[in-house]
Amino acid sequence: MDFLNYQNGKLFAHGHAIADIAKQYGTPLYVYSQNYIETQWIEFDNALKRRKHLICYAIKANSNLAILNALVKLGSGFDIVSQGELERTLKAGADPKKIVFSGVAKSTTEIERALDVGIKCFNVESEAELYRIQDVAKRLNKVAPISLRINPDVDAKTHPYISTGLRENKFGISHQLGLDVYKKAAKLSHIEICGIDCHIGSQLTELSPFLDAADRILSLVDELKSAGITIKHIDFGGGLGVCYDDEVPPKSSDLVNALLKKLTHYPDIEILFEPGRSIVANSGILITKVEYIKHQDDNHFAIVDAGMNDLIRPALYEAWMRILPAEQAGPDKPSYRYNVVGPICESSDVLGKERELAAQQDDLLVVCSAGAYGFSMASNYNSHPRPAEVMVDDNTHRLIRQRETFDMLWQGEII
Ligand SMILES: Cc1ncc(COP(=O)(O)O)c(C=O)c1O
Ligand SMILES: N[C@@H](CCCC[NH3+])C(=O)O
Repeated sequence: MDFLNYQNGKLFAHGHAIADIAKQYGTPLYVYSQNYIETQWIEFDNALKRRKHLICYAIKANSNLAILNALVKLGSGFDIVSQGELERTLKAGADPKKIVFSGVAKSTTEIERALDVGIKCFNVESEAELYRIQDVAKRLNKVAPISLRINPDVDAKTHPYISTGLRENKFGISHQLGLDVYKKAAKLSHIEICGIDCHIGSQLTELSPFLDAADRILSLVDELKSAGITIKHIDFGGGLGVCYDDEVPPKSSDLVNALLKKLTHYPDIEILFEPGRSIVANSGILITKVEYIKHQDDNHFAIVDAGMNDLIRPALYEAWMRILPAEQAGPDKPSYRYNVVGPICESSDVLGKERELAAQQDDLLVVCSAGAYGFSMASNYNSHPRPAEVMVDDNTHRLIRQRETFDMLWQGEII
């Protein structure tokens, strides 16, 4: 994470001391680098500049309005999976014509709203969904632009919970059925076939699964052409991995170049991607304060104020995320292999296991690579308000979402 560095033992983000940022905004606290996010997006976009293309940032990774608005200004499109994400993206200033709508369970209301604002495309995940979109479009006297999300049955070689392109996963339409469903779609009065789509999983660190999926998609594009069905865009989804520890994932330009080689015979087809994690993961950190230190038998706990409610990835996937002290300890401070645990009443509430740290009560720790699937997966479990979010750059740091107040938690009614 280039924007983080130690100076005289103290950790800085874009030149601002972590301790000062934490003091100003409180902890737990998410901090993002705007420069990092923009650089990642621009690199992805530049790699595609020889082709007609659209980068549709997958907002599920991080849907903070300031981040979305920064991407709107760069010309980004967006991949959404709910009406909430649609409204949020529009609020951030997105052009509806640059929005693609994925997700297996689109409701009638969601389809109505998406048709109403005029999105670029529905990524249809089942035959039943296709018929629902046709019905809603007919009722509203609109034509719905669609692509089918094809499940290519390839092993993404990632954690099973975040693999989506295998036959047994709930996502997409199996590639064997693809041609048949496209033919049915072509006969529907209020459906316009625009594209084809796939997304095989997240945190992919090898190119080969992307290329295998592309082969399956392109062979279907050829079959469709023979059947008289023209595809205007191919959406390769998201999924590009990032470095959390020592992974060396391909760069976005490596991925794009490898795929473009396969696309030389399809010069007029627009190329879409839906990256989430690779744009934001390494833009973000979670700052947390050590509330207590507890040594018991051979177990050493650094009990911090952020938990699985703020950052669920370690608990949900046993994801490893680097944890750094905001201030490096001198040689006189004892260090232990700490389990860094949160306040939540669950034994899985762990941010990091067996981390060598010289932590003491009231110290600040920083969980790295927390920009993706951090705040966006945060909850109010145990009635903790969700943390504030701050954007930093070289000159300044700004609050981009305030810490939730307790009032925001009391949404039920006493009857
Ligand atoms: C349909 C779809 N597109 C894009 C993404 C973004 O994936 P990633 O954050 O791995 O780039 C996801 C999440 O895995 C997804 O389900
Ligand atoms: N939430 C997951 C990734 C899932 C991507 C959404 N399809 C993670 O944190 O790694």
